[in-house]
Amino acid sequence: MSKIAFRDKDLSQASIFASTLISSLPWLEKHRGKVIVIKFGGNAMINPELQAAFADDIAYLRHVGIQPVVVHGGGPQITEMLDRLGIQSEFRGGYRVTNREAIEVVRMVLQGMVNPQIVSLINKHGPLAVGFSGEDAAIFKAHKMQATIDGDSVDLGFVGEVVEVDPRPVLEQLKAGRIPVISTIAPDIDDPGETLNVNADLAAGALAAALKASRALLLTDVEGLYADWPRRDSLISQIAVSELRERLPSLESGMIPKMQACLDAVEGGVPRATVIDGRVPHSVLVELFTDDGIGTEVRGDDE
Ligand SMILES: Nc1ncnc2c1ncn2[C@@H]1O[C@H](COP(=O)(O)OP(=O)(O)O)[C@@H](O)[C@H]1O
Ligand SMILES: CC(=O)N[C@@H](CCC(=O)OP(=O)(O)O)C(=O)O
Repeated sequence: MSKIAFRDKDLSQASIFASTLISSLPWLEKHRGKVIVIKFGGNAMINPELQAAFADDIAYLRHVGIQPVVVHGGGPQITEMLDRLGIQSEFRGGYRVTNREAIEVVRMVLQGMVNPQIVSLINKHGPLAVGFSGEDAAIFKAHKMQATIDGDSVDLGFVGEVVEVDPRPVLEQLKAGRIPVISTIAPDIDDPGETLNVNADLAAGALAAALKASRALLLTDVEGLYADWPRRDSLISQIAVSELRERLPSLESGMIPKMQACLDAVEGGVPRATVIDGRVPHSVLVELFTDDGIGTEVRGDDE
């Protein structure tokens, strides 16, 4: 490791660097010791540079005394593997219709590929991260999701909805100074031995509430929630839960579980849940350590 050398450069540059560090001081004080759940979406993790920058941010948070918990997706990676195996992907209301063949692939990709990749990137900074699936120690318990789409009840197959979260295994790892990295397949409480595919946003929202996290951040591949999707000039910076509940039925595709997750988190006691643009390098630090932050922030009605 080498120190940043300003010796040969303009000293004013060193001074700007120091002021940038100092400007993060109030935020360091604010977030220190807090549990922050961060959902890393599959679309935000396609690019290796962004993945590395994300891992740097997570290690940074841990080193400055914040307690990050990572919940990851992997939708595009699952779709790619299903394609290679000649299995078609179909999404209804933002959820993957998951048959018996597909659930095996979902488990293999999330638990066997995406999870260890994130763990190993974070662990370039030291032995910090530890990987879990929602099945490990039954962190999540789920039942089959009863989906109603456009008024019709739809069978999504092996798709789960979290009904119970056991935060203890996660808290134990945090206490030991580790960073839990969690994939979101879960045991079916109604059918022991079966595994369900849980949308990672929903799992992150439920976990944030169970951990009584101070923040939930959901990284994705858009700036945040657009009021008039797909128009890009209609970003909503802040929205209260009552307004979001009204908007929910009009949302489309991947934004449905994402905003539902924010709602679940805030209604479950998390003061703020924010969807941020994971395409921006170091978006986690930008959100947590700058005045304005980025993305769409969901707050309680009284905030
Ligand atoms: N109102 C909206 N505002 C922003 N994005 C929207 C909206 N409605 C639908 N989307 C879609 O939701 C996507 C994000 O969800 P998803 O693809 O599941 O991401 P991730 O893999 O990060 O979970 C966006 O890329 C966009 O195509
Ligand atoms: C039921 C359901 O849709 N599960 C998701 C799980 C992965 C996920 O949520 O990944 P992203 O966060 O990258 O979208 C899926 O199979 O794609």
